[in-house]
Amino acid sequence: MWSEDVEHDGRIAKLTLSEDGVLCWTNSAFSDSVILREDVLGLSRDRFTLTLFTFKLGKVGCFGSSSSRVRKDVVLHFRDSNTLDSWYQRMQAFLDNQGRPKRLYILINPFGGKKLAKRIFQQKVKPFLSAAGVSFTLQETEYRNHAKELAKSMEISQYDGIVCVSGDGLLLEVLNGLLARSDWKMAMKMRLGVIPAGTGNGMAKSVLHYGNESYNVENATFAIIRGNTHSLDVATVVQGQNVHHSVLSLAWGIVADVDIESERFRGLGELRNDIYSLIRITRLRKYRGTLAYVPAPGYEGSLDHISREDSDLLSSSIPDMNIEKGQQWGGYSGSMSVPEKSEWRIMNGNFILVWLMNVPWATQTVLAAPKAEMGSLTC
Ligand SMILES: Nc1ncnc2c1ncn2[C@@H]1O[C@H](COP(=O)(O)OP(=O)(O)OP(=O)(O)O)[C@@H](O)[C@H]1O
Repeated sequence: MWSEDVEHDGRIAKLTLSEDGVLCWTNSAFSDSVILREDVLGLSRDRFTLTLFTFKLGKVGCFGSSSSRVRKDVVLHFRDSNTLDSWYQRMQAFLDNQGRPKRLYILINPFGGKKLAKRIFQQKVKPFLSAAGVSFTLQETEYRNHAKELAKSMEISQYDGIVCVSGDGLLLEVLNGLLARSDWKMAMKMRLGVIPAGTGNGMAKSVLHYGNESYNVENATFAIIRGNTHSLDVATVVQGQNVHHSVLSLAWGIVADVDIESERFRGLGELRNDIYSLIRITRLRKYRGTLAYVPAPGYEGSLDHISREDSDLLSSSIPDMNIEKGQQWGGYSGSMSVPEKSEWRIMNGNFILVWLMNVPWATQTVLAAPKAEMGSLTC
């Protein structure tokens, strides 16, 4: 435990730092503390002064009725610069050892959602990155698939992560760009982050949900700064010669229709999905198709209750998926391995929707798969 007398808010306080990074400043009138790993964006110092840029949970609202993170600077004055030096270095070394990213490649989609991504970055994200001492290369996307091209050709060794200030669409372009590279095995390890600035922000919502944080731009930025990570499964769709990868969701039927056909209402933001969903529900379409799947362990009977009016539920041996073994696209071609003893089920019939989810939240308001865990695919 380190201990020192400092001045805080014009009063002398006892400053202590524990081995696990809890910093307290106390005197007879007040006591406060931060957990460096959890609550601190970064530090700065001048001759005798150390400033902590904190973003800590606190009580807000009428009578402190709810809690939310609050941005605050804590200023501590030391009696000499050598003492300050050693405190600063110790705390900075602690933060540096947390696996926090130092250099980010940031993509901004000026077209996503209500077209506010640039403003969100300048007003909310950039000040946090500056406080955390994170350097970045900024790139605005200029057209559809630009992010995919950039991710495919960028020098990945120069960055600790790629961050999209966008909706989910841009993030998936980056994923597909990385997996199309010849060095996809290395590229797949690149950390990806997303700051919600689109119409559908299911990944940001899901990541914050797992971190027990409320959904907002500041918390998403702080999660990136802290270097919080979750591993994700990659789902692969093969259509003829085309291959698409996803880490969020795959939809066929009404959800895909709403997504694509509501594009002309983009100016309405998320409301475009709600309005167009109502239109599609009142004019319901059915699609004829076949779905082959292997139930996850523990879920063998989960679709047995489905009405047989429209579909036949059959058990079967492994279906012929028309995938040429070893077919190559230059990058990652998906996991084609099928567990040998799997019991395949096949559904033939009229479908309104098939929706595969890797994460619980399909958008920031639609909890499509409450039981989905990060890194597992749920239908
Ligand atoms: N400058 C641009 N002009 C037009 N389209 C762009 C531009 N930059 C990126 N895009 C495209 O915008 C699409 C949507 O991006 P994003 O996910 O960020 O926003 P969104 O509003 O949530 O959209 P969606 O609901 O379609 O995913 C991306 O798939 C990308 O191809």
